[in-house]
Amino acid sequence: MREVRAAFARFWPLTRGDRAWLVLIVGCVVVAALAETAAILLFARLTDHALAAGSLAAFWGPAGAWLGVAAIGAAVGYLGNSLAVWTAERFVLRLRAGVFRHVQDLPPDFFQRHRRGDLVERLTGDVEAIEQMVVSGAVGTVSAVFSAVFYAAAALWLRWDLALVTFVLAPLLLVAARHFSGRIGQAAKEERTADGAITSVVEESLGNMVLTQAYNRRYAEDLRLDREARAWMRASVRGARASEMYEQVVEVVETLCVLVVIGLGAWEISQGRMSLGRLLAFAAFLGYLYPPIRSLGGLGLTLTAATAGAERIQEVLDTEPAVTEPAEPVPAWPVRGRVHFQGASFRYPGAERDSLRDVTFTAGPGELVIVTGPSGAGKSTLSRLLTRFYDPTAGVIRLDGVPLPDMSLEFLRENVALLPQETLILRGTIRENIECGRPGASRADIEGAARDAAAHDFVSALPDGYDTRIAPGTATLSGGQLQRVAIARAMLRAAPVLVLDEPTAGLDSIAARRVVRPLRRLMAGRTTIMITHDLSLAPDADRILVVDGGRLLEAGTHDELLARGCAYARLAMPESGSPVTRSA
Ligand SMILES: Nc1ncnc2c1ncn2[C@@H]1O[C@H](COP(=O)(O)OP(=O)(O)OP(=O)(O)O)[C@@H](O)[C@H]1O
Repeated sequence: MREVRAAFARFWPLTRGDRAWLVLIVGCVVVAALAETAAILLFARLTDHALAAGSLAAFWGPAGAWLGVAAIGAAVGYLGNSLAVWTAERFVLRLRAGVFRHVQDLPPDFFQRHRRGDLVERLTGDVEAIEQMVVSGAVGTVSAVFSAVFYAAAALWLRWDLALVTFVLAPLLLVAARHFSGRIGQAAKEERTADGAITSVVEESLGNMVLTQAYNRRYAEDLRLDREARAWMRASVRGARASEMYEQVVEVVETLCVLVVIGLGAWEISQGRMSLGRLLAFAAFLGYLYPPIRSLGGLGLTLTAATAGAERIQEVLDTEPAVTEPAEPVPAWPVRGRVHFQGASFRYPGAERDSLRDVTFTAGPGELVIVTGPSGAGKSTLSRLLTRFYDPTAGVIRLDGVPLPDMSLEFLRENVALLPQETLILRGTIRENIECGRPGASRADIEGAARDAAAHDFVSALPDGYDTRIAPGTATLSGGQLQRVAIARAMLRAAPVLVLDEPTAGLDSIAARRVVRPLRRLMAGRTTIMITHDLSLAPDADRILVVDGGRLLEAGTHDELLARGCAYARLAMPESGSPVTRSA
């Protein structure tokens, strides 16, 4: 129960803004319970005065009142339930948006540590589980408590002694609920986890269909899904069994109570101390009293199950973003594009060694700096620091002399455009894909950027032109064409600093050659930090940095470094011995 309270305290603040509605819902619940109580009392009157006395005249009064009370109860019940659903869904909307916003601020290593399918499940199924706990849970508890109090008061009013006898048995229901909640909670936790694992396996498998088919991995994939699905099935069956057992125990306890009442009632009637109408009304109150008590017990179980989802969401919310916004960001200025790394070191969270160590270099406005080195040297890490996915663990990085953490993230990313290794494509039209470089850009600007990126011709040749729909993994365009769409997007962004991470990786030599010219146009007049193994542009670079093992081994121009004959010369001169020459 401690977990339930903790989770409730964590998410209850999200109901702010809807609390007045919650009060109104509770009001409706109370009126509906009162109407139900009045209806049962009217039923007792009807039985004693109209049925037992055989008088039709005595029928109309209570019957009319009963109908009126039932109509009020129905109207208020409808209003309360509709409002409850509306409030609950608003809560889900707000919570999902909040978690999603938080996830979007998390660093790349978070997404490497968590399987995508599991995160999807947290943002969908688990969010709904919290709703059950906070809104439905709160409304359900209040409703059950009020109903139980009214019916109990009415039962006491009818026959306090009989009522007390039956109340003695009621706590048995709560004991049973307590007994089963642990089992159901554990099963729910396993079920939520298995749900996440199933979504992950399906998602990974669909994304990897070529590998599955080409390497005959269907059986292995089937096994993977089967393993997770069986874990889910076991947890699900265990949870359902515990719930069912709880239901049946409750049935037996209730039957016991009803039999005790009928037995005592029969004795009372035989002694002439009770009318049949009163006994029936009394039994009816019991019939009404037990469901709220039962649902209070059941609510405990639902809440325990919902806590499993809540804990998974809390885990996401408790993950801190790797970088924070400055409290008072430096006001925006026209960026010239001077980038300065000063003694920058970085270690990934949880890693055992630094991925970058004491890196110092400068890229002046309009300069091209090429960063090269073997795989795993720390080159992409450098681009992640410059675009502030992470802050260096030591040292400082400046843009025009201003430390990156002193400016707003939005300003930094407006001025430092990243063209990452993988071509990032949004689901939408080609025009939308280019436009996201500068939202609101005119048609002419978008097409101008596409022209500069050598994309206009092939886009125009498509039947739907710029309105052709593409998506991640699209087959409509080739890798090189997609890369040129990405270059057009970066062109449109017109940021003074460009970070290109392996812009020609994954392209064959012809496609790679095709993107070089647009890349040159993109780089013109901008500070460009290009991370690459492909040294064809190296002779044009103002500086080349050779990184290995996280350290900056060498820095200089192509000619200087070749003349030095060390690491760069080995990278630049293939076995044939012919060095890379200045490209046309
Ligand atoms: N999220 C992470 N957690 C821990 N270590 C990481 C993480 N990401 C990268 N690394 C490690 O940091 C080092 C540098 O990685 P980085 O991606 O910067 O290399 P790279 O030079 O860009 O390699 P490549 O040319 O293959 O892309 C590598 O040893 C890598 O294993």
